[in-house]
Amino acid sequence: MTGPRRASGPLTPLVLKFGGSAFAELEGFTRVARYVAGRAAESGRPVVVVVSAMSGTTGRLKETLERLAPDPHPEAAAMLLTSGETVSVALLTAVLDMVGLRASPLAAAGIGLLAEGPPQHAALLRADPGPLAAALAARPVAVVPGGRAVDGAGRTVMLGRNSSDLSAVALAGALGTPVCELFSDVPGICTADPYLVPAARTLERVAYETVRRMSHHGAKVVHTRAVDWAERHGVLLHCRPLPPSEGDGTVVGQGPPAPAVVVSAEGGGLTRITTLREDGPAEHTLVPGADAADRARRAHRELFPDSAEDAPPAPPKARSAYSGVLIT
Ligand SMILES: Nc1ncnc2c1ncn2[C@@H]1O[C@H](COP(=O)(O)OP(=O)(O)O)[C@@H](O)[C@H]1O
Ligand SMILES: N[C@@H](CC(=O)OP(=O)(O)O)C(=O)O
Repeated sequence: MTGPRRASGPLTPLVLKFGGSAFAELEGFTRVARYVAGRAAESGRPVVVVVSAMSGTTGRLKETLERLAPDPHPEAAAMLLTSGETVSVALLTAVLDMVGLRASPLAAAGIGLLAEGPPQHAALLRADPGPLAAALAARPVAVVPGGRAVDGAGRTVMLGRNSSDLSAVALAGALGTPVCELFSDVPGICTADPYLVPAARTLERVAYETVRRMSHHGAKVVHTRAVDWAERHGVLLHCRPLPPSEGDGTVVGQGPPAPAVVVSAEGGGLTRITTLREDGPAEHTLVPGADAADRARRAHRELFPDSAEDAPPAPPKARSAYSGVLIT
């Protein structure tokens, strides 16, 4: 009988992060569980699976809380806004078990992430590999709630909105995993949001700095602090489509800079279109929200004059029908 296949190097765990879009439908949990089972079998490695709340859940919880308490108790807010991830961890662990993979559903104290500051947007200080290594010694898969840490007093804190990427990157760094895989509903990092600009190109490789600039100007691709942490700790990001068969994705590392267009909603019905060239300062235009897709496509054509004609933009993304699982 042959032992586990080694992909390369020592048996560092795989670190796979699935954003809320992976769980837009309940079947998403089954698809992710089967994929994780396949990767575990193929690589023979332990797997850390970082999950976000089903898309729309955290926003819905936030709206509900603000309706009741416009200036909410910080610890209560952190507790509520991290609860969507608890649901994802529990559901995914249950389905993993059904497909025959033994997994540990982790709570904040079992992750090894230490943070300080306001409970709703605490700053990550340190990632300790000990608790996860212990979980992985007991069962081959650990399911981790993204965006959650503990502070010095042992309280559960939130690392800010959209911070599951940061959790995944920090854990990869701590465990010595060279590549952190981030799965989403796009082919990778593109030269613009492909939902708004269908002619956007998927970048094969790109520099941390380009993704940091995109994120800084409002692109919801990879959390800025996740890019910073990845660069500081030498972790490559592999931004991949789900299903993974849809393309090779983008590797973010010490690659070349790339030009891009960023679309970001401002207050008062306005949208900011930002053009980022390989060098030079960002160029901004404020446009009415209704014109945003047209203007973004125009800005993208200026950057890439040989682009194909754009197809009509995709319909806006809906929240998961199950995002009201905690509060309807
Ligand atoms: N340049 C870009 N390339 C790829 N995706 C982008 C870009 N700019 C914005 N996005 C948006 O980022 C989204 C992915 O982030 P997010 O909504 O947080 O997904 P997930 O729930 O999978 O983490 C895409 O669905 C897309 O709309
Ligand atoms: N609870 C987080 C979840 C998160 O990070 O989402 P995603 O990975 O889908 O961007 C939020 O919406 O703030």
